[in-house]
Amino acid sequence: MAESVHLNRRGVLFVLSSPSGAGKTTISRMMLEADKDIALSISATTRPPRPGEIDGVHYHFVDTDTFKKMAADGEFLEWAHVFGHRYGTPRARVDELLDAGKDVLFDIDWQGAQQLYQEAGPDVVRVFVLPPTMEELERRLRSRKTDSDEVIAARMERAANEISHWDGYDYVLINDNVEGCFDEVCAILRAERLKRRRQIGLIGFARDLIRSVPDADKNL
Ligand SMILES: Nc1ncnc2c1ncn2[C@@H]1O[C@H](COP(=O)(O)OP(=O)(O)OP(=O)(O)O)[C@@H](O)[C@H]1O
Ligand SMILES: Nc1nc2c(ncn2[C@@H]2O[C@H](COP(=O)(O)O)[C@@H](O)[C@H]2O)c(=O)[nH]1
Repeated sequence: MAESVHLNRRGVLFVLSSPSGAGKTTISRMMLEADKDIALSISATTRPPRPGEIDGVHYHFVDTDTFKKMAADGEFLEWAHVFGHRYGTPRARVDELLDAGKDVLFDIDWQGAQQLYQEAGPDVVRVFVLPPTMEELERRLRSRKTDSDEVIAARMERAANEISHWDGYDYVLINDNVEGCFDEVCAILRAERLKRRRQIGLIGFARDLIRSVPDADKNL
């Protein structure tokens, strides 16, 4: 049997965005459960924790002064105001994960996706998740039972604006059926990992293959 070949590759910065409630957190959690080669970028936020959210696992919950200091010290890869709170991606964890050979998953809004793309260019893969209808979006926000009527109304009010940025993404999916949408996200990640430009080890591998052919130079 031929020896298996492990090729080094550049890590994928995999962004999921959507209007609030479309299901990106649900899909992110499924990905993290299913694939040990991708890890979550844990954002810092000034929003208060929801029931069940754990500091350092789902978010780093910080006060506004701490957030401002982190931003002033250049600790964020990107940050934005969303729904009246500040949210940002700490740079250190992303660097650590990439150094450890992991891909990184980002659950961030369109402003963050744009800033990340400006920083990291084609290493970033941007996926936008749409709800099947606006009625279903509201139903999902309500069914989550984590937000007040006021917060839900604010998120619905902002949803059209968030969706209007759909064309700034590489892939756009409709989360009608969660398993189907998860399969599509996994297919995108698999294909992106295989892209030639990420397969750093391929350069030497292809060169060695050519060199292993006697008198290969004559036929090039
Ligand atoms: N395909 C689906 N069909 C029905 N319900 C779904 C589907 N996908 C997700 N949900 C449910 O919708 C609710 C909102 O999902 P989720 O919290 O993942 O959204 P989100 O996009 O991450 O929102 P936010 O931006 O506010 O964090 C959850 O209760 C989740 O279980
Ligand atoms: N630009 C960024 N957006 C972020 C970040 N972390 C989360 N988010 C987005 O905020 C909204 C609201 O999130 P919620 O947890 O309060 O429902 C959602 O669109 C997230 O994707 C971040 O670091 N930067």
